[in-house]
Amino acid sequence: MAFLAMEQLSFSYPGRSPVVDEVSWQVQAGEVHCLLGRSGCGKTTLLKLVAGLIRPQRGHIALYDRESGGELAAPGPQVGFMFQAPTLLEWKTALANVLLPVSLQRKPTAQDEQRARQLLAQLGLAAYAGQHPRELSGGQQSRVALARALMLEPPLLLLDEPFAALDAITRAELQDDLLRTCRERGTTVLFVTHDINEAVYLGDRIALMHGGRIVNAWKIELPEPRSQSLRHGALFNDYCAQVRAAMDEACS
Ligand SMILES: Nc1ncnc2c1ncn2[C@@H]1O[C@H](COP(=O)(O)OP(=O)(O)OP(=O)(O)O)[C@@H](O)[C@H]1O
Repeated sequence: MAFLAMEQLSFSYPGRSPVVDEVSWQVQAGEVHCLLGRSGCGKTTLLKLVAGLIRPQRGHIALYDRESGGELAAPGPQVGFMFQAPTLLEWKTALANVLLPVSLQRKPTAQDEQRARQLLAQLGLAAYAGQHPRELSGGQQSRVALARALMLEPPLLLLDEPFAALDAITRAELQDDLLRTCRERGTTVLFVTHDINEAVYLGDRIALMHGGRIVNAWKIELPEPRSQSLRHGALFNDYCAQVRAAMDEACS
């Protein structure tokens, strides 16, 4: 059974034609799926539907809880988010920002703080727990936002172009951090991007969106664990070329 299943999902903003049009897609537990497509094709809207932030006019989304084996209707601690801008609270330290999902529910315990520090350490920020966002670089802020998204150990992480604003080297480092951290925890990831290389590097599967529909899909079989040197290999570049050709064809 799929961990996340979308069936015939459709969504229109008022008075407009559908921006998500009959999308069916399944994600298995522990996989990273990339939703790839050009600007305006409906990727963010699809992610918002999965997050439960908006409701589809037609279709159905099911998220299966591995422990209970049940279907989850509304978003909650089982779904973590990270958007393009890190959106940290300026007046709180990095540690307090990571603890935010807990503090919104209750007073954090010493155990929560230990876990937040552990996440910061895993992402190379052990020495920055007491710093405020303005004292951190863009890449460091993104790492804090990633740690915050992982704080409640969500089985599903939804990421909307989270690294788009970063330089190429920092972005590559964060891609590796993300893969390592999610593999360690068995987190399932739905990752929106318009960058073909990023989708091929991160994805176990890629879905290509165009005009609100999934028009093509690939299973990416690259050696694991993925490492940056793969980018120079023929297999990686073949996948990128295939995806680019499909994107060009979809737009022609
Ligand atoms: N709140 C809204 N009200 C009306 N139309 C919207 C709204 N949000 C998005 N749209 C429209 O829906 C379409 C899909 O937008 P969406 O943000 O899902 O695309 P996207 O693929 O994520 O684009 P990008 O890569 O630029 O973020 C676009 O044409 C956009 O103008």
